[in-house]
Amino acid sequence: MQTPSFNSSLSAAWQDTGSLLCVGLDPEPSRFPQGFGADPEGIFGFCRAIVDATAPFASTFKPQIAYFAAHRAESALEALIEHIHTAHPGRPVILDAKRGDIGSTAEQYAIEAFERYRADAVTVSPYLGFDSISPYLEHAGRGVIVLCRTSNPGGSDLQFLDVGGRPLYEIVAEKAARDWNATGALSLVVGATFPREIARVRSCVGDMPLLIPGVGAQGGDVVATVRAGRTADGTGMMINSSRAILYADRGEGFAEAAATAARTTRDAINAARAAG
Ligand SMILES: O=c1ccn([C@@H]2O[C@H](COP(=O)(O)O)[C@@H](O)[C@H]2O)c(=O)[nH]1
Repeated sequence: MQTPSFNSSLSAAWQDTGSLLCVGLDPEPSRFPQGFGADPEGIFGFCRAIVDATAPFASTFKPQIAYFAAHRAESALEALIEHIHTAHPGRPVILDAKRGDIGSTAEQYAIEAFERYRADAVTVSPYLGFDSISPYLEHAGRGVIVLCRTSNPGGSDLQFLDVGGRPLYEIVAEKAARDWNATGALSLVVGATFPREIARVRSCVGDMPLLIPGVGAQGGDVVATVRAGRTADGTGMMINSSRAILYADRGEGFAEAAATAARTTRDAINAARAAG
C-alpha cells in the first residue's frame, strides 16, 4: 500500500476536526503549574495534559525541539510524539527544528526528525539551498516546511532584501513552489504578524499549505491571517498558537484553561473562514 502524503494527512485532519488550529508545544518549566518538574517526566506530563485537553480543538500539534533539548528532555519529546500518534491518531505532528545544513548532515537531521521522533513534518531553513532540503524529501509521506517570511521583526533583515525588484521571501516562495516541490511534500512558514506577506505568498504558491505562527502571544490578527492565507476551499493553513494556550492559567485548572483558549482560537479562525 502507498504511504499517504503529508498533504493528504493534513487535509484529512482539517476535515475530520473542522479546525485549522495547530497547538504549539513549547514547555518552559518555570511557567508550569505546581506538581510538574523540569525533568523529562515533568515536561512530558505537562505536555501530555495539554495535548489531551486541546486535541478536540486542534488538527495538528507542533513541538519546538529547543524547549525539550534545553532541559535534556529529548526522551520526553519522543514519548510525547508517540502519545499523540497513539491517543490522537490522524493529528499530524510538526517538529519545529528549523534545520539547515549540507546534504550529508541533513540526511542525519531527517533521520532524527522522521525515524527517531516519528514527526510527520519538520521545519527547515532555505538558506543552504535545495541540496540541504532534498534529503528530507527521501522520506515518503513526510512533510518539509520551509521558512519563508518568519513572524519575528528581525526576519525583515534578510527576508525583505531586494532581489531584482522583489523581496527575498517571495523568491523563496516561488522556488519552493516551482523548482523544489517535485514530490509535493513542501509547505512554507509565513508569520501571522505579516498578513500582507501571507497574501503575496499565497498568490505565488497556489494551494500549498502554510504553517502560520504568530497568533496569540505575538499578537497576529486572526481575521487578517485567514483572509490572506485561505485557499478556495477555506483551508490551507496550520495556524499555530503556543504560549497563549499552554500558559492560559498557572493554577490547578491549567488544562481546562488551555482547552478554553484552544477552543476560542479555533472558533475565531472558523468565524473568519465563514465570513469569507
Ligand atoms: O516564524 C516563525 C517560525 C516559528 N515560530 C515558532 O512558533 C511558536 C510560536 O509561539 P507563540 O508562543 O505562539 O508565540 C514558537 O515555537 C516559535 O519558535 C515562530 O514564532 N515564528
